[in-house]
Formats: sequence, structure tokens, C-alpha cells
Amino acid sequence: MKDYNLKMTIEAAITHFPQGSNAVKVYDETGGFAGYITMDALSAAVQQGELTRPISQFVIADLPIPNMLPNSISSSQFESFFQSEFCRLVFNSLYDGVYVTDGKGTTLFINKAYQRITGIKEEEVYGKHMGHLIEEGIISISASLEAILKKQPVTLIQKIRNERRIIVSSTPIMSAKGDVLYVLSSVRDITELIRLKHELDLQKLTFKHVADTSFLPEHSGFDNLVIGPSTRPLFKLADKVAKTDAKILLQGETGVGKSLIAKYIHSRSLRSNGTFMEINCGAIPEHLVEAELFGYEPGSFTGALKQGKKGIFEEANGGTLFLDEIADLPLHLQVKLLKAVEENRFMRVGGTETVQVDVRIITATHRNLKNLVNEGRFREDLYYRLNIVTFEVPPLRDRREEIMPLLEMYLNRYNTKYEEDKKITPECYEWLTNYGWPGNIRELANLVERLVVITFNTDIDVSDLPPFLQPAILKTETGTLKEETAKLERSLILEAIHQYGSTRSAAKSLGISQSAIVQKMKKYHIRVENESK
Ligand SMILES: Nc1ncnc2c1ncn2[C@@H]1O[C@H](COP(=O)(O)OP(=O)(O)OP(=O)(O)O)[C@@H](O)[C@H]1O
Repeated sequence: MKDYNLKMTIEAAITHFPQGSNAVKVYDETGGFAGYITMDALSAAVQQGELTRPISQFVIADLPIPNMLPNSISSSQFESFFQSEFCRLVFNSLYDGVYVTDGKGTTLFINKAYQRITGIKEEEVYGKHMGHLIEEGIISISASLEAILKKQPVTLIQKIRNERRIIVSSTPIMSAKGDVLYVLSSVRDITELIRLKHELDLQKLTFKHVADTSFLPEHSGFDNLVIGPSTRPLFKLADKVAKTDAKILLQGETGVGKSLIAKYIHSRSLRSNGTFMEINCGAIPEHLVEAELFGYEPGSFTGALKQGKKGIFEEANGGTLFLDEIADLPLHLQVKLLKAVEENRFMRVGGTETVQVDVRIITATHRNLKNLVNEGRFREDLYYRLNIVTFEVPPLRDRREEIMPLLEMYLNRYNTKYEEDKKITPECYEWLTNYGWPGNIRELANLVERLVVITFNTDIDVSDLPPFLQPAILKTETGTLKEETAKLERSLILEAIHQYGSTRSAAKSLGISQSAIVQKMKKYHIRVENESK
């Protein structure tokens, strides 16, 4: 599977691991073969609680040759052991689950931990063949049967009643003749492990969050800030520079929180009683930017207000002016901005007198401004003027510890807004934390809002996620072709409805008629609120 790369974490690898495989190939950044990662290695890493370590530390060059098991104990000795009270006592005192079958795959014994982890009772499985348990949907796949078939130890991920995921390691016990006499399996709960890990992450973060923001004035509007290890230095620096008038350049992808940091700096500055004005230089038509920034005198151009208008520089007088997407400012206006920034003075469009203001300037861009300077597309003198302090705001994929608290924060927000009480399942959190979030925090917020609105059950689970986020493994692992096709169809319809807002446009985008989409929506219980006709 090309999906496995050296940077992948144990946690991500284990959730993707194809059912029934013992090993998968791993590739390096250039696409070259780097070795194998085995289920045994993942299992060992999970047992040591190394969920966030990269798999590169566990990759091996060659697959191990299967161990030949000791077979000096006779079959009757084993038989009397498995039937003894002593065996029950020993296995029942273990924290991990234990499952014992005979050499044909018929269940002989399960310990108490196995019953706790899986919810399966001994009477449900005792004397039953593993194949039968698969048919009944109690387990998804049998490591014991695999071990019998291969006559080798096998480790794999199994689903219990389509809910919990467990790691099962099965070891065959062989006779001198090489027949499998018994299979001994040990079992660990991954769902629980992952949940515990996230709970721990969340606790650590909540603690830090409180520690870092407790100094904020009440109702400052920043009660819900999530500050993780990667962004803490930025907020500390923001606090330090807030008290000065130093010009700040915020760089970072879209939706990473540049505008939020600008507001934070303003709120912590001596200008916090003044206005915070924000303008997106890329969103205004080029011919209007100058008037928006600097204002204009009466009758200075066609379409202008008779009485003239103040520009945003004047509106921000005494406060902070945040110029977003500064790289989009046309070159000819960069000269005027430079002068305004240096002297806090400028002329309105069509004006003859200078206007004096007292404004603190913060700028932001998602581009690399230095490169634009080198290419001659941004003035070097202005670049140095605006960039006394630079903040590089990292993308969400490099702030993974913040994903879970952000999901929680938005879940609370939208639960309140829509009067719902939705919860995200641990497995779903797992997928959401491992996703790359190209659209950053805004995309995350948008997805949580959608999930709160469109899901029917209280629990938001992996199957509720849009197709681009759904793990491929689920699609092959569960359900018949018909069920899987229906799931996909439902997701595609939901996506289209969400994107286009009306059944007509959604139907068009999917290449079906409006009546067909309406019928399918009835079938899949999809509703559209306030559809525009
Ligand atoms: N540390 C944080 N904690 C909580 N919410 C945050 C945090 N950072 C950003 N957000 C939220 O994420 C959303 C996007 O942030 P923001 O608008 O500041 O990003 P941006 O980088 O300015 O985006 P753009 O470049 O598109 O203007 C906002 O709703 C903001 O409140």
C-alpha cells in the first residue's frame, strides 16, 4: 500500500492497517521502498503507549522468518491445563483479554478481561467455531483461524459487533507432528486506547489553555482560544509586542488565525479602547482600494458620495488597522502606503491637504512576501517598514494537538446554536485528528457545523464523515456492495446539497433529474432547510 510513509504515526498506521494483513510495505518521501511495518511491531508500539511516534522507528528491512514453536509439551498436558481451575485463575487475573480455541478453531475459553473489553459473554461463544461467530456478525475476522491456516502467529485488527476495534495476536500451539492443537490469543482494545490517549491530550491542553489565557480580561472575546505547544510562543510574543506600536507582519496559510492574532494584539495593547479596523486588500476592486484606504473628497470620481468619505485609515484613528492580504496591494498604492506608514499622514483621493492620524498597523499575507520582493512584485522599502516583527502562524496540520480541543470547542458552539446534544465518537475523533485540514480552522469549524446539522443520531461517527474523510478501510470492511453504494450515494448527495444549497443545482451537478434527487433524499432521510426555490 503506497499510503504508508515513514512520517506516519503509529496511531494513523494502525487505523489504516488492512484487515488480515501481517505486514505492509512502507515508502520514503521520494516514493522509494523503505521496508516493512508489521502488525506485531504496531501491536508492541500500542502496548507501550507510543501512539504518536512515527512508524519510521519501527520499520524493518525484511519480514521475520516465522518462529517454530516449542513442542515438548504433550497434547494431553495442554488439555488438562486448559480445563483446570488454575488456568482460569491465571488468565482471569490478566488485564489483557485471552481467547483459547482448539486446533480446529472451536472456542474453549475466554477470560474476564476479554468479556470486559468486547462485551461478549462466555456462554455466547463457548463451544462455537470461530467461522460461526463471523457469520453471526459477532467478530469481523478471526486471527485464530488465520493462525491455524498459516501455522504461524498472526496479529490483526478485528471489529467486535461492528463497533469496537481490538488488536488480536494469535499463537498456534503445535504437536510434534506439526498439527495445530490449540490457539492462544491475546487481545487489546484499540478504541479504548485511542480514547484514553485523546482524553489525556485534551486534559494536558485544557490545563495549558487555562494557564496561558487566565490573565485575559473577562469577556475579552477570547474565552475560547485554543493555544497549543506550537502556538504558545506566538501568543507570548503577541503579549510582549502588544504594548508597543511595532509594526507586525503575520504570515501563514488562510484560516490559521492571523486575523485572530491581530485582534488579540489590539485587545492587549494600550489602544484597546480604540477601534480595530480590518480590510482585505485582495477583496476590493483595484480602482477602489485607494479610496477605501485613504478616503476621498466630494466629487472626486464617478459614483463617489457627494459629501466625500473617510477612509479606513481615518476610521482607525487612535486604534489598530489590520491590512489583510497585503501582497495584493497594487504597486502604485504601495508607495502611498509607505508614506502613510512612515509619517502617519496622507492625502484623501482628490484632496489637497494632508490628514494626520495615529494608527498602529498590522499586516497579514498567505504568500511569502520576501519572495514577492525578490520578484519585484512588492516594494522592498515597504516590506521592511511593515515587518518589524514577523509571526509565522503554522497550519493546523503542524498543530495536531489543537485539533481535538478545536473540535470540542466548535461542537459545543454548534450544539448550543442548534439546540443539539451531539457527541463525536472516539473513532471519529481519531479520523478527524489524522486528517490534513488543507482549509485549516475555518474548514474544521465548517465541517463540525455541518455534522451537527445533518446527522440524525446523537453520536457522530466515522460513517457520518464526508467521503473525502472516510477511511478506505471501512468501505471494504463493512457491509455488502449494495449497502456501501447506498452510503456513498447518500454522502455524495449530502455534499452536493451542502455545496449548492438547492436540490435543483445539486441534481444538476450530479447529472440526475431534480425528481430523482428528491426521491433519493426521501430514501436517505435527507432534509434541506429553507431551500431557495
Ligand atoms: N487559536 C485559536 N483558537 C480558537 N479559534 C481560532 C484560533 N485561531 C483561529 N481561530 C478561528 O479560526 C477561524 C479562522 O481564523 P482567522 O480568520 O483569524 O484566520 P486567517 O489566517 O486570518 O484567515 P485568512 O487568511 O483567510 O484571513 C476564525 O473563526 C477564528 O476565530
